[in-house]
Amino acid sequence: MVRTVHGMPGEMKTRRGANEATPQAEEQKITNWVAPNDKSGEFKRGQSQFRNWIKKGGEFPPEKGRYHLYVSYACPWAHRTLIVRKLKGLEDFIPYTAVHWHMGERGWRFATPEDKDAPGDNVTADPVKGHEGYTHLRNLYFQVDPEYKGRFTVPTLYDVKQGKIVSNESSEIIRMLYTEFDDLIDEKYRNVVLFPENLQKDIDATNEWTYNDINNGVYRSGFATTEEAYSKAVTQLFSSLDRVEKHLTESAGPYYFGKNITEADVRLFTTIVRFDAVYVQHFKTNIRDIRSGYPHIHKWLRHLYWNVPAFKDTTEFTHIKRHYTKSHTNINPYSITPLGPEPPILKEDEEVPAVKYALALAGKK
Ligand SMILES: N[C@@H](CCC(=O)N[C@@H](CS)C(=O)NCC(=O)O)C(=O)O
Repeated sequence: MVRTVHGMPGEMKTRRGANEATPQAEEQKITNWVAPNDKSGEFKRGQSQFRNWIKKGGEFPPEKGRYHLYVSYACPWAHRTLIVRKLKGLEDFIPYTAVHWHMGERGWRFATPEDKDAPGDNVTADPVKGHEGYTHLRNLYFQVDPEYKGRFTVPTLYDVKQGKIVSNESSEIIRMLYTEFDDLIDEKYRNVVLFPENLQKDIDATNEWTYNDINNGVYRSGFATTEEAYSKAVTQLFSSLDRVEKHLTESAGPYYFGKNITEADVRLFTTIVRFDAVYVQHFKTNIRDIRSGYPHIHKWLRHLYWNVPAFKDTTEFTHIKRHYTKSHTNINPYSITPLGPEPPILKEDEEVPAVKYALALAGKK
């Protein structure tokens, strides 16, 4: 469903107090990833509610400093926007705030000066003027729409000037960032084309199954509440990982579609970089891991991480590991964060011992 956004800062008298939780029945808790009465046991991701576009001459024109991005370093969807922001040189144009990694019953919260366990840039209170006292991301959603009934998700792109949410759909936010600021940025960044015309069809086709089976597939595996829903999701996930492995084996590389980074790299990376570190154990996606089971995906992942700062500099493993393992208490009731795998990502010239041994046997190293 697409809805129009209304609500100016002047109208921000929310019906609910800033910190008050929405009255929720037990079965509507936001941390119930599958409704307790849903017999299918399948996780069904909801539609993002704010779907406006930044456009020259439109309601949301491109302008330096006008938009604020709210992200979580833990979140793969938000991670897409941080990578693209950096690849397109938009750091001085779109400031951002990262929430604390813990997501509780009231959703994402802003870090406080007492929080010493959340490293990384911009993990702070909401710095936007007029947002003093906002403790949670939900405060922003209710400021924009006191009757808001959707989820309070990251990423959220917010128009500071009008006090409106532009979009909370990452796939659309990244596409706005590709082109809509091109008149404002340096030529060097204008020439970064993440959705080139000759590859648009291929990228869109890849997105479709990558989103469903891999990006969302890890969640469908991990949040499933029946064996059947879990097995279905995990089987689909691994057959699509096999498909990626085959594609990367046959392609020239080093990127998904050859010599240049495209949207396909961004969208796949944010799931794959979390795979061994969290999903294998937390979401039970353990038919194989990347480092020992998918040599070409592993090579592609490490190339991006170690050679392209937009990928490494936006990856915060502390947030990633702690968020999932300490927020999803229905999956991990004691909130213990597993120590491994260590390191969360291997160096480019490192391999797990079994791979090293195999390479030595083959006389390759
Ligand atoms: N389709 C959205 C999904 C965003 C999303 O679900 N983000 C998660 C974090 S990874 C979130 O904020 N969840 C909070 C909630 O569902 O209550 C997008 O791609 O932007």
